Amino acid sequence: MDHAAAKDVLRQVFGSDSDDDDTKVAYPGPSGLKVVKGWLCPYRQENLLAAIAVEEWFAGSANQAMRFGGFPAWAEDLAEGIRSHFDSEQLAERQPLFDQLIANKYRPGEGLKPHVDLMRFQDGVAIVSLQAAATLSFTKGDRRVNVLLLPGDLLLLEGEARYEWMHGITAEASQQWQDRRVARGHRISVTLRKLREDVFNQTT
Ligand SMILES: O=C(O)CCC(=O)C(=O)O
Ligand SMILES: [Fe+2]
Repeated sequence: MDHAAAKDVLRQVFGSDSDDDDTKVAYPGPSGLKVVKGWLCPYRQENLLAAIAVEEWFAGSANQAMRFGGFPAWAEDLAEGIRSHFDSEQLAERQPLFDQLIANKYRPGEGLKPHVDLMRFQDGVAIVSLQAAATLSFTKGDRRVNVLLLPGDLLLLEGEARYEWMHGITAEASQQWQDRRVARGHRISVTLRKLREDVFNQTT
């Protein structure tokens, strides 16, 4: 199957509403929340999953793997590809852009407790979604914004979205998205962040 055909299949399966494979979607909730829909084509998603499999991070029952600094080559490539999607000039020029990578594995229906990412990380967080759809819920007080993430989507958090809103995933076998229910399958996400310089210096 060529890339275009694979994309068509994915679109039929997941019902992506985007005709453009590189559409940035700005949400009405938190400022600094951005999704680049279909950032990785199905072929690159497969390559990324294969690279993660080679690392054997999910051997046995492990569902999270963390890597500081010294990224494997595929992770360097991934990080560099994200750079141009950040809005702030500071992030566009930061060296390195990220020095920590976490791969999270979710079984169907598994959730993620609402949280704000730890303060030991700088602004500018990126999350790549793979394998299955999930809705990430952003909450602040009684405000709630649901963001559907499909395989290949890139989520970016800056400023308010990173510091002032919590994000999490409800534990449920399927999730309502607009007028349909989306089943939750096996999902892998890759989170890329940079430690604050002062924290980094303390630990080296
Ligand atoms: O799996 C996701 O999409 C979110 C991961 C996350 O929030 C984190 O690693 O801090
Ligand atoms: Fe997070």
